[in-house]
Amino acid sequence: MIRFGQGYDVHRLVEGRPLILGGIEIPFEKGLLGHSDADVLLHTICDAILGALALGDIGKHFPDTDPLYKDIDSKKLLLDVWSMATQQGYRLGNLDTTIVAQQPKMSPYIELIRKQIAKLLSTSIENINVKATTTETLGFVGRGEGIAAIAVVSLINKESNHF
Ligand SMILES: Nc1ccn([C@@H]2O[C@H](COP(=O)(O)O)[C@@H](O)[C@H]2O)c(=O)n1
Ligand SMILES: C[C@@]1(CO)OP(=O)(O)OP(=O)(O)OC[C@H]1O
Repeated sequence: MIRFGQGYDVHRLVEGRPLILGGIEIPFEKGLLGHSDADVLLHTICDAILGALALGDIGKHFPDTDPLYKDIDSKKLLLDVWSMATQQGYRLGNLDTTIVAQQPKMSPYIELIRKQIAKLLSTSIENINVKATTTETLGFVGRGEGIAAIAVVSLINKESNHF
């Protein structure tokens, strides 16, 4: 059996925080605000996987009112979510993501981020795609107020002999 999930998340850009995207610290004058390390890309991947499993969303599993998750490294959240998938007998088909950011320029970091995500999901880098786009200066992203991320994932049940 194959299942699909999608995720979308947004975090506000503020001064005095590191910018962490896909588990990688990106040099920039601002960082994302959140209860956790605010890694918007890993959050949207968590949501896509939870979506494919019909298990709700990241806030349901890791509430932003719980001090346990204060400043947590989102790599830990993704590892937890991924274990929910593997425990149900799923492996990754493919993951496609988009970072929506006016700045910084993401292209120098894309391969590093792909590698990091592949490692977290115990899969080959060929199964992971990371894209970036601006909004041509339009809207909250264009004004540099925040960064959004989108993800689509396919999960394949290990019992399936179709793939
Ligand atoms: N934060 C970003 C945004 C975009 N890119 C790269 O630039 C290309 C063109 O972006 P447009 O928004 O003008 O379509 C895009 O395809 C990315 O390769 C980037 O590196 N970082
Ligand atoms: C990750 C969690 C938990 O620390 O907090 P945030 O970093 O605020 O992120 P968000 O995407 O708003 O929601 C999920 C949360 O519950």
